Amino acid sequence: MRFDVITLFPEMVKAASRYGVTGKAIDNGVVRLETWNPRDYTHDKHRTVDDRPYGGGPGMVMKYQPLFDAVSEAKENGFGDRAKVVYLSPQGRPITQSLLNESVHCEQLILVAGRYEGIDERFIETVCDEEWSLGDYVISGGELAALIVVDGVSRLLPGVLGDENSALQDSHMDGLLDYPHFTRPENIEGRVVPEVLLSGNHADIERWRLKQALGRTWQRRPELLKNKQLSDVEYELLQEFIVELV
Ligand SMILES: NC(=O)c1ccc(N[C@@H]2CC[C@@H](O)C2)nc1
Repeated sequence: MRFDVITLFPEMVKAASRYGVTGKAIDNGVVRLETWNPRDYTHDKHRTVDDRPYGGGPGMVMKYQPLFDAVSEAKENGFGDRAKVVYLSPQGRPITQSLLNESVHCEQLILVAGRYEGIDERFIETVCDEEWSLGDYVISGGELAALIVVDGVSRLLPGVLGDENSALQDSHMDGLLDYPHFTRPENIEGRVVPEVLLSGNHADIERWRLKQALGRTWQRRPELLKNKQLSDVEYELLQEFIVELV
């Protein structure tokens, strides 16, 4: 899988991608990451990538042509029109696990990271296939959103995470919050590890983890359970969790 980030700060993107699973995925060739700087596609003396907004108002807007030429180069250097062009902005589709899961099938994701007040709307309309958002908040540039997509998708690719921490959540866990994790020592100032996790009984451990995931989701993000059909077993486990609360 190939990611191309269109950004005025390529070093920021490259540096952040050198670590952890993303860095490993790039090193072993499972992921390819390229950056393209719109400033390299300007033709004026001052290498202008932005201009004042029509209609007035604060700040600057990124110009169409440098962005267009940077995306064109990324396509030419990659998979052409098979690439999907995504603009990162608060106006986009929420980036959820299911969006990341869908994206593992893309051959090439071209991620457009804007700066300033934004980019010319005609670029979004004519060049971008989709618009994605981290959530309902504004940050100073799209680069961190692009890096989240790179990380979140890369970790799903085969061979990126070893089996010991596979991203392939078993079907139960999809759409649920994670269960609690513990490691040595067993006792930290009197707070001990749940007995079941020391039992070596994998069926009991799996049952306990699913119960915790269901219970925590119910407690902290009940709306997530609306999209999830609970099986009889899951429903029973959730009841058990709730009863144990009181
Ligand atoms: N919620 C998000 O995913 C998000 C994405 C981008 C962003 N800021 C950039 C700077 C200018 C414009 O391109 C958008 N803020 C928030």
